[in-house]
Amino acid sequence: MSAPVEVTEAVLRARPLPRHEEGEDKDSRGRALVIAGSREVPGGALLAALGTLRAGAGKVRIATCRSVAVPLALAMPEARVIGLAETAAGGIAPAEAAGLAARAEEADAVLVGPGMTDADAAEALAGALLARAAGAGVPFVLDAVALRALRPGATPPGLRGRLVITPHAGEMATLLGIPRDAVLADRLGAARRAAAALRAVVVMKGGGSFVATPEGESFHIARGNVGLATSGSGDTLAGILAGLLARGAAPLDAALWAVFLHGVAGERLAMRQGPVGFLARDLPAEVPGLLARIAAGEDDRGA
Ligand SMILES: NC(=O)C1=CN([C@@H]2O[C@H](COP(=O)(O)OP(=O)(O)OC[C@H]3O[C@@H](n4cnc5c(N)ncnc54)[C@H](OP(=O)(O)O)[C@@H]3O)[C@@H](O)[C@H]2O)[C@@H](O)CC1
Ligand SMILES: Nc1ncnc2c1ncn2[C@@H]1O[C@H](COP(=O)(O)OP(=O)(O)O)[C@@H](O)[C@H]1O
Repeated sequence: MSAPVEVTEAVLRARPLPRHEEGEDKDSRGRALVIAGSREVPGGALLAALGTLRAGAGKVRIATCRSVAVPLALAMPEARVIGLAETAAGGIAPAEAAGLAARAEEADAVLVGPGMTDADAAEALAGALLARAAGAGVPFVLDAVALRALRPGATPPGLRGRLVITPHAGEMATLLGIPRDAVLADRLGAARRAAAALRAVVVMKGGGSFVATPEGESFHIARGNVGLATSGSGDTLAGILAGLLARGAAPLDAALWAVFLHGVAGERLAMRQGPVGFLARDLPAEVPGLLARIAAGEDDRGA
């Protein structure tokens, strides 16, 4: 099999993101629905939602469990926050799937998973949501425990070409039913297998990320640093990705841009604050400037 394409600024510029004209309103910039958070980790929803808006989406709705909805709404005044029934363990109740499917149809991109700690509830909710909303024509990003709703060979046909997943090595091991060490020994191979088996664009995260498609394409993004290995960092990546999808980027383009932007954001924070110790919440604010600079062809290293 051929080597993956190394993603550079030039590769990204050959895959331009949708442009937004001065006269456009926030709806035409894209509406993201972020289904995320839990009583223990409400911040996962916040970090992901910040990612969507910093990637340029016009609106974000956060759907989360009721007990954290008000504090989340106050923490993120730019978001509309919907409080949902919750399980005893503090996750979103799976019975909310039908209502969320209707919300998904009103969105331009849906993200499910960040900060969801009740894994069984998240699996049931995401499974029921995908079954109901797969035909809606909306792209989905599945992250963290929501990935448990996927089974190799069983992706709903309506989701094909619209599904992006963002597993770390542990999540990939669960998806493929192999040991985590086997994933770590061949992360590109795991990404390719998952892409083919799930008919999804796969972002295999870690030190240097791989992106693989069901059509057999593969990419390597060498940007980023160990400072990105911190709680919540993956939530911001998933949010940036969903924001680019909401703006109308194709799933593969959104994945490549999001991973690259996230990596370079980490490099810039490392340069200013130190190699480790910057916070996931600082990453999204780096994105607007980087987007403009990369699109304009300016060198993004430094500053
Ligand atoms: N968890 C968080 O603090 C935050 C999570 N966030 C988001 O939530 C989602 C799930 O993230 P994750 O880190 O729980 O999942 P993963 O990487 O698969 O590791 C699971 C393993 O790690 C352990 N473990 C977890 N946390 C630990 C801790 N603080 N201190 C010590 N151990 C800890 C855990 O042990 P357990 O709690 O089950 O005993 C299990 O063994 C994801 O979207 C993430 O970005 C963020 O929004 C912000 C803060
Ligand atoms: N050593 C590293 N170099 C570059 N990027 C890294 C490194 N370690 C982790 N990352 C990136 O940081 C993010 C961590 O995401 P994840 O493991 O899901 O964390 P969390 O679930 O806590 O948010 C991923 O985008 C991953 O690719």
